[in-house]
Amino acid sequence: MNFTLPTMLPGATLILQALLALFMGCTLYVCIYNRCLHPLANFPGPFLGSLTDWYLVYVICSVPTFGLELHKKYGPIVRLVPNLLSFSDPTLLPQIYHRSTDKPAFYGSWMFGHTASMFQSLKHADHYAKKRLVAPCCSMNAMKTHHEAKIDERIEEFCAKLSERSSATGRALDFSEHLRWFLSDVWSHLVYGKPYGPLAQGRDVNELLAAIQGVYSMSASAANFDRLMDRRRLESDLRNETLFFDGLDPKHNSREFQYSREDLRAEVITFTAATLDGVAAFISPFIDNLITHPAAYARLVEEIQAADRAGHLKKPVVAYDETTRLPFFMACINETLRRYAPAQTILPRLVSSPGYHLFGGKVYVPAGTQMGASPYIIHRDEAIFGADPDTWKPERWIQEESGMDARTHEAYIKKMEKYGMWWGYGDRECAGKYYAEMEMQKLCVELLRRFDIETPTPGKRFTHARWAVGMFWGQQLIFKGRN
Ligand code: HEM
Repeated sequence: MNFTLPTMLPGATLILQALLALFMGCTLYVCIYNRCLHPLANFPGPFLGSLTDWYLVYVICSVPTFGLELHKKYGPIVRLVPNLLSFSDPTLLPQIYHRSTDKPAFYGSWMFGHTASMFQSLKHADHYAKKRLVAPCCSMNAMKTHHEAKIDERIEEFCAKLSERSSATGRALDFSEHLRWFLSDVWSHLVYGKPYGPLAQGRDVNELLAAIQGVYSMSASAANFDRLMDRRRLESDLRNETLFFDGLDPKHNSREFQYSREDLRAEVITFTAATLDGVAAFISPFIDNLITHPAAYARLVEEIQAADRAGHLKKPVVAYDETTRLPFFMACINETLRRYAPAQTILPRLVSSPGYHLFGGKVYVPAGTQMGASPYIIHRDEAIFGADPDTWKPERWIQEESGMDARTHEAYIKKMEKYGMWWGYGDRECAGKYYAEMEMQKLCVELLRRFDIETPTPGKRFTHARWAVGMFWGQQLIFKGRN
C-alpha cells in the first residue's frame, strides 16, 4: 500500500488530539476528586497542594520556612498534598510516630538495587529485624570500647592539617570541604579499618564524596564499598581489628534475620550519606553561631580553657565523657540541635488502622494517610521550647540564666527533650546518634581548645541550601593556632 504524507497526517493528528483530550480529562478528574471527594478534602491547605502530588516537589524544597507560614495560616494540621498532612503540634509526636508505624513509599523511592537499607524499610517489622542487629554496632558502649581511639587519631590529623594549611599560612581555607574530608576519613577508618585519605591528599579520592553529594550516585558508592570491604581479607594488620559492622556478620549473632552482603552494602551506603551530611550540617552552623555571637564564643573558650588548666581535658584529644561535663558547651550543642536541626524536612509516616482521633476526638485522620512533622517547625513551638524559639539562645538550657526556679526549669528541659526531634522520633530515631555525638562534641571542643576561629568574609559566610538535610558549602575560615 502506498501511504502518502497528506493522507496520514489528519489521522495522526486526530489520534494525538484524542490522547490529549483523554489525558486532560483524566487530569481534570483526578484534580476534582482530590479537591472535593478525597477523604482528606476537608483539611485546610494550599490550593495547588489539594489538587496534585506534584506540589510535593515544591514543598520538600521549602517545607521548613514555607511550612511554618502555612501552619500560621491554616492551623496545626495542614494538607500539603492530596494524601500528606503536616502537623505542627509537638504533643502529637508520640501518637503519630508510635512503635509500629510504617513508613510511606516516599522513603523507598531511592532504593539501591534490590534491597532496602534499614532506613528505607517501609514495614516496621522489616525495620525492627534490622535495627536490633544494627543498634548494638552503634551503641555508646561500642563507640567507647572500639571506636573512640580511632576518632582521636582522625581529630589529631584534622587539627594538624588545619595548622599546616591555615595557621601556618595565615590564610582562610574551605572548612566545608575539609570537614567532609575529615568526616569521610573517620567513617572509613571505623568501617573499613583505614582512613580513605581525602584529608591527607587535600582532594576527593575516587570521587566518593562527589558520588554521595551528586544525588547519591549509588553505583560509584557500591564499587567503593566492595573494594574497601575486601581490604580486611587482603591486609593482615586489619584481621584482628573490631570494625563498625562486625556485629552484622552471621558468625557473631544468632538472630533469625541475617544480613546478606547485598543488605550490608545498602546499609553501609545509607550510613555513609547520613554520617557525612548529618554531622556536617551540625558543625557548620555550630561554628558559625559562635563567630556571630562573640560573647557566647568568649564564654565557651573560657570554659574550655579553665577545664584544660584544671587538667579535666585529656590530651592530646579530649575524651567524650569530659565534653559532657562542660555545661555551657552542652547548652550550645543542644541549642544548635534545636535551632538548626540538620534534618529539616517533613518525616512522614503512615497512619495505622483504624485511623487516629486527634485533639480529644475533634479531628479524625483515616488509616493510610501520610502524616508527619518537620523538626524545623516543631522546634519553633513556644509552648514547648519557650520564648523567641527562632533565636539561638544557649542560656535557655541553663537554669540560673533562664529566669526559672530549679523545678520549673527541670520540667522545661524534660519537655524540650521529650518533644525535640533533632534525632527524629520513635523507633526510627537516628541510629548514628551516639556516633554523631561523640564525633561532633570531641571535634568542637578540640577545635576551640587549639584554634581561634575567624571568618574572612563576615558578609557572606557560606552558601546554605535547605534540602532534606541542610547543606553548607564554601564556609571559609581562618584557624589561628593558640600557642
Ligand atoms: C548531627 C548529626 C545527625 C542528625 C541530626 C541526624 C538525624 C537523623 C534523623 C532526624 C533521622 C530520622 C529520619 C527519619 O525519620 O526519616 C535519622 C535517621 C538515621 N540516621 Fe542520623 N543523624 C545524624 C548523624 C548520623 C550519623 C553520624 C549516622 C551514622 C553513623 C546516622 C545514621 C542514621 C541512620 C542509619 C538512620 C535511620 C535509622 C532507622 O531507620 O532506624 N545519622 N538521623
